[in-house]
Amino acid sequence: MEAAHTPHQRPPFAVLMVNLGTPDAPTPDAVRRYLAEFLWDRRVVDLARPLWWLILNGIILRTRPRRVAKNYQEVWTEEGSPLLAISRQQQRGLAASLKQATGQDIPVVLAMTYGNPSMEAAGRELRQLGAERILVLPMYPQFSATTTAAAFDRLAASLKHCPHWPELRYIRDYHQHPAYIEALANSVRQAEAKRGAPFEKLVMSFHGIPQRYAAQGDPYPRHCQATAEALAQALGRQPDQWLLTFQSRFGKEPWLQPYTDASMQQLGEQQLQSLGVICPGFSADCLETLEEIAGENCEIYEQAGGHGFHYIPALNAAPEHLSMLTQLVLEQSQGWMPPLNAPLSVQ
Ligand SMILES: C=CC1=C(C)c2cc3[nH]c(cc4nc(cc5[nH]c(cc1n2)c(C)c5CCC(=O)O)C(CCC(=O)O)=C4C)c(C)c3C=C
Ligand SMILES: [Fe+2]
Ligand SMILES: [Fe+2]
Repeated sequence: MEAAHTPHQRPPFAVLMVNLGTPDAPTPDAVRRYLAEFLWDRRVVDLARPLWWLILNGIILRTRPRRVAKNYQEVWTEEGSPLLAISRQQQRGLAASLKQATGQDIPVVLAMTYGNPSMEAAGRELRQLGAERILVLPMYPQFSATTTAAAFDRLAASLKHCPHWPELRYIRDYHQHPAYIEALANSVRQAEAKRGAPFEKLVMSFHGIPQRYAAQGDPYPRHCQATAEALAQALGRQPDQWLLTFQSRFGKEPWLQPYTDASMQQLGEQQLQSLGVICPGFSADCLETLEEIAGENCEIYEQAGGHGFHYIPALNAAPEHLSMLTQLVLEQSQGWMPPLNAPLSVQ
């Protein structure tokens, strides 16, 4: 049988969907391997190497994997880590949606910045598919050097010894894309419709980064603020009806504030009757949303006296998310689609 894309059926372009990465198993060994790769990236932790090597190998990788593996066990599914399982659904869903929108087979290949599927494996897949033009789609709506640029670094590293570079385009961010804001707004509206009433307060919790990185010029906090304001506006929420917070703090230096966990404590003490929590920066549910927000932060809120905590899932593989991603891909691949009935052929 012929491969899906023989050289004579070279696709007009391919999409390389990239997300962060996740351990291969919810075990201390697998978590240690994952954290060792992730936390050694200078984009993520920029401390001087000798000092960081000692802290990472002497303390963090000896203690954290056991604790974090337990957290992963709480959210692990039959299909594996939620982040990988959902990314696979998004990959298949986007390919199907692009086929429907264009009538063409536009391959969507998945890679993780850390762990598996690796950038090298994705590169081999793209070569086999004969993809000469690649649209890189980091699944981070807000740009940060710690995530989006790290994905680009990893892609460039994987191409270091490649003699035949593809043409590359890179989606830097989509934090204000109208279809993204509308998809988020609809997910809040749906959650409220199910409840039968609007949430008294809406928390928009984004993954944090060290304040120092923002001071050095990372535009991430500005992007989060712009997303949050656009979402609040789409929902018609007044400033006292929503709150932007930052979660997943790591290490001792100050990160972006207000912190999600401290805010949950304060909101719980106010004895709210209902609280919606959405994490607009996570395109797929993962450890940081399912365990940290829907688990830990819900507990903080309830123990402080709050009621009616409701976690609003990430956009995941919802049809509205797939159609938003399709729109984004078509906008960013302008000029790459051949006229109808004229598939590219190999010279
Ligand atoms: C150490 C510094 C970290 C920075 C900076 C950081 C930025 C950052 N991360 C995400 C998205 C995700 N992070 C996830 C897990 C995770 N993040 C860090 C650390 C930093 N992140 C760690 C150590 C971990 C692993 C878990 C733990 O040990 O606590 C995940 C989930 C992965 C999964 O397997 O489910 C995502 C997604 C963003 C968007 C971001 C900056 C904008
Ligand atoms: Fe993170
Ligand atoms: Fe966390």
